[in-house]
Amino acid sequence: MNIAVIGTGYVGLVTGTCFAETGNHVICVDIDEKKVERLKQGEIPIYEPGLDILFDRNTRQGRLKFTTNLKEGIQGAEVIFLALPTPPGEDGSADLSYVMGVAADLSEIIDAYTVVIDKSTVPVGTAEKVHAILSDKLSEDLFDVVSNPEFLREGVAVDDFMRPDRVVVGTSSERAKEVMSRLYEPFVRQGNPVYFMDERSAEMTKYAANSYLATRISFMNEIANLCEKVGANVDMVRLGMGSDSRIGKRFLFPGVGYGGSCFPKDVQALAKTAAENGYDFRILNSVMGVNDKQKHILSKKIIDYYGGNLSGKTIAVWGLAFKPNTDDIREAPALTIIEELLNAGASIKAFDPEAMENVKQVFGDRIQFAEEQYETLIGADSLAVITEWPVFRAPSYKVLRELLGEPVIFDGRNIYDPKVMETEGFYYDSIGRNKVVQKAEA
Ligand SMILES: NC(=O)C1=CN([C@@H]2O[C@H](COP(=O)(O)OP(=O)(O)OC[C@H]3O[C@@H](n4cnc5c(N)ncnc54)[C@H](O)[C@@H]3O)[C@@H](O)[C@H]2O)C=CC1
Ligand SMILES: O=C(O)[C@H]1O[C@H](OP(=O)(O)OP(=O)(O)OC[C@H]2O[C@@H](n3ccc(=O)[nH]c3=O)[C@H](O)[C@@H]2O)[C@H](O)[C@@H](O)[C@@H]1O
Repeated sequence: MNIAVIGTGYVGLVTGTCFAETGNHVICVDIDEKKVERLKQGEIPIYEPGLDILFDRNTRQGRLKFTTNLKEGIQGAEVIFLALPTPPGEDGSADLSYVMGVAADLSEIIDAYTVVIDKSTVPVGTAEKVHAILSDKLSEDLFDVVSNPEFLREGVAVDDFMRPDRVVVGTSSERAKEVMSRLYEPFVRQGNPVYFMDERSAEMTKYAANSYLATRISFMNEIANLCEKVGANVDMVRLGMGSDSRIGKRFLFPGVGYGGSCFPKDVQALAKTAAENGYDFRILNSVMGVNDKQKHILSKKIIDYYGGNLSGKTIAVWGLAFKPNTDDIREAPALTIIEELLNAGASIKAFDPEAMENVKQVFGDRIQFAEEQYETLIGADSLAVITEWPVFRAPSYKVLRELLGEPVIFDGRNIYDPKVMETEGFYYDSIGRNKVVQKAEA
């Protein structure tokens, strides 16, 4: 099949590459000329594990191409994916200007039957709006609009896309349904379902899924905070709860709050949709409130430890991305935490395996960056772990003790065992577990 993907970001590039991998001919379109130039040169502008192998193979074999020219990109395409940004507008609702703008452009240039597929996360009713824009200029038999929300996670995006738990397709057109079945057939060979439904339900499914996952995280963060107060260990509570098959083990990890380009904006957008429809979605407001508070938990622990004043103190920071295995720092808790530490007078020496270039754009020379994790410890008073990259999980405690001013670790992701910390002589404060309060001999 000939496929056009409009918007070549985290979702568009993965979508385009994975469809090329299943034998389709894909043209990715983006307005960002520099990005398209890099892609044409064979350079992937984002860090996404496993994408490079597929990207190289499919560009080399001519199934994956890039352009800035929309008309050229959609020429001969049977389907057009919209993988465009839907950032929060000023009032918290999703900004649809990118999607609507491209729909208007497409209405001028589609000249044969095409399925226009919305992969961006968009509020209920958007497929109808896109349909209205297209039908302004095009006869109804030239297009169908389908809602096909994407559920991939950054960091494991290729795997999620190639083996989706499910595919959700919202369409009322039998013709589009046939095209979508053909398109996704290679991805669901193991029997994972393709759910066909109406467009509004598909759009709602995406927000419901993200908001529910965000709710689980905020719930666990509240449980963790309460565990600290009552002397319980949230790790054990998590295991005890999660083994109940009705609850499940995944997405119960407390931490420094959820970040990323989607949970924060999607929870907000769903709350806005509810409000616009006269419904007070109270849980969502709490989910957002809890998350905002949770983003300050680690910096508060650090600031309290130093009695409110961090002048003259240097904090080593491990992990900046909003989660491991990505370079994405959109809404990353690390940004909030570092800003607070700086405001309290601290100096920061940070390391992240992939996200440092992006963080430099935010903080410039207000913080120092290290080439590798142990370099952050030189001259630092204590260590804060903010993102649980695998490389941080089994450090040399000896080197940590030798390099840190004091053997003090603040762990925002509970990656170390408090018992080990005690044996190794660290002061150790984490999320939802008793503090290890002791000081090793200097
Ligand atoms: N990032 C993720 O993990 C996921 C994102 N989503 C949703 O997918 C959508 C896209 O998200 P991302 O890929 O993260 O965004 P992104 O910001 O990484 O990529 C969007 C791309 O669209 C391009 N663009 C903007 N206007 C354009 C135009 N008029 N023509 C062509 N290209 C244009 C931008 O230059 C950019 O490269 C959003 O609605 C998001 O909520 C859904 C599932 C997962
Ligand atoms: O719509 C989207 O963009 C995507 O949003 C999330 O994916 P993503 O944001 O890439 O990353 P997640 O793994 O979901 O993590 C989101 C945030 O929650 C935090 N998190 C996650 C899990 C957990 O147990 N605890 C926790 O604090 C992570 O640290 C991270 O900050 C969803 O998991 C995807 O299904 C969805 O497609």
